[in-house]
Amino acid sequence: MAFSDYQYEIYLNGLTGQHPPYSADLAELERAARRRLDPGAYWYVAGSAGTGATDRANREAFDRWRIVPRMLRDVSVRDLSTELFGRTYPAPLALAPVGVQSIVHPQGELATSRAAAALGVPMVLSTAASHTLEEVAEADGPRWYQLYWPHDDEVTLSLLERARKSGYDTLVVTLDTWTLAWRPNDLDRAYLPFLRGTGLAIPLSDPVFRSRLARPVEEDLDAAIMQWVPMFNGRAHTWDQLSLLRDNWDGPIVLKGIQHVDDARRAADAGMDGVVVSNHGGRQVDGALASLDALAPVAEAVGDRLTVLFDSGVRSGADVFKALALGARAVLLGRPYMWGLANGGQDGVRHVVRSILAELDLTLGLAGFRTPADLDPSVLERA
Ligand SMILES: Cc1cc2nc3c(=O)[nH]c(=O)nc-3n(C[C@H](O)[C@H](O)[C@H](O)COP(=O)(O)O)c2cc1C
Ligand SMILES: O=C(O)C(=O)c1ccccc1
Repeated sequence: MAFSDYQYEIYLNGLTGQHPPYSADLAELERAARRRLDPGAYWYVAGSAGTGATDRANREAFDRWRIVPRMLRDVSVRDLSTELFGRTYPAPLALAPVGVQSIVHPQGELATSRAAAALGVPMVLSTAASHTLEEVAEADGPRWYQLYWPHDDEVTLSLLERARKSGYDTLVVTLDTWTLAWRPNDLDRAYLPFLRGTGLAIPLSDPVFRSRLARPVEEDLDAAIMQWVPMFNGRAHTWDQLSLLRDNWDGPIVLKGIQHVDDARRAADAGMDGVVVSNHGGRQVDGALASLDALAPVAEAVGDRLTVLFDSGVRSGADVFKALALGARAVLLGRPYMWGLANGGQDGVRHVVRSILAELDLTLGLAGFRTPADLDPSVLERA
């Protein structure tokens, strides 16, 4: 089945009076999510750092590139399949690590993992998840694990061991959020989910972390929270510490949050396998450059040594096309699938992923290309 078939499916259902349950316009889906969610939860997801300048820059950077369609080519049958770290996936897309998903839907990461598994796209499970590594692994799809790197090596090793045992094959290490940035939307509501006990399922179920506590989690949750927060938040790691991860993780390691070519080169020198060019969806350094503007220089510098992934600001299949053209091997999708989750749990996430991949498939064909590998910067023009 082609991803573009989702378009026919929707039209054909309409002939028998079945109205689509979700909008194909993902901005409308966000508005619907906003109507359903508590303001604290909505703004936690929708919001960004500071004045929102980098969040807007992420979008404006996409708008500055335009696709140049080519005609009369043999592109009716297309192939979106993509190899990443020696494994073939159906499309150049993964679900970005998003913590605390139970703030938008009670099934949280369980719903997301089932939707991802059914489509075969990788889900990157956050360390700040509302369900454990083991629970999420019950959906038998491709699983990657995102580490918020604790400042306690034994806890770190325990998390890696649990991830490995539960079949997470790729480790994503997020570097840009070693402490939370200034986020006015959340500050004004004094809303920080993990201080309220959400997004702690992984540490609270960890035997080594639990052994650090004076009293069991069940008797003193607040003390456990206060033990965890400074363990993963507030202090940065340094390049020399990466060897701990390299020595204790057999599979691919991907550094997330890279925006400078020298950091990308350094990742390759440190024996890493990939980078995610990302500014965390504009949620960290307000005033930072658009992530898309960092992509082509990084891909040119290290594309032959590392798998270059991309996120921040992807809102459509056409955006995925542009990121691939600028050098990404695949993109991570962030907020849009949270709007799907808020509206319809597993089914809503499925809708968002299918919509983006259908549009990518159609855009690829209509622009005159058959596979993601056919794309390079020459297929775009500056607006
Ligand atoms: C509500 C929310 C929670 C997030 N939690 C995490 C996280 O736990 N770990 C992580 O590496 N990135 C996290 N991110 C960042 C995403 O992985 C991704 O980089 C970002 O959402 C991409 O930008 P976009 O939302 O504009 O697509 C989070 C983003 C959002 C919106
Ligand atoms: O909010 C975020 O962007 C994020 O990365 C995060 C960090 C800690 C807990 C939950 C989410």
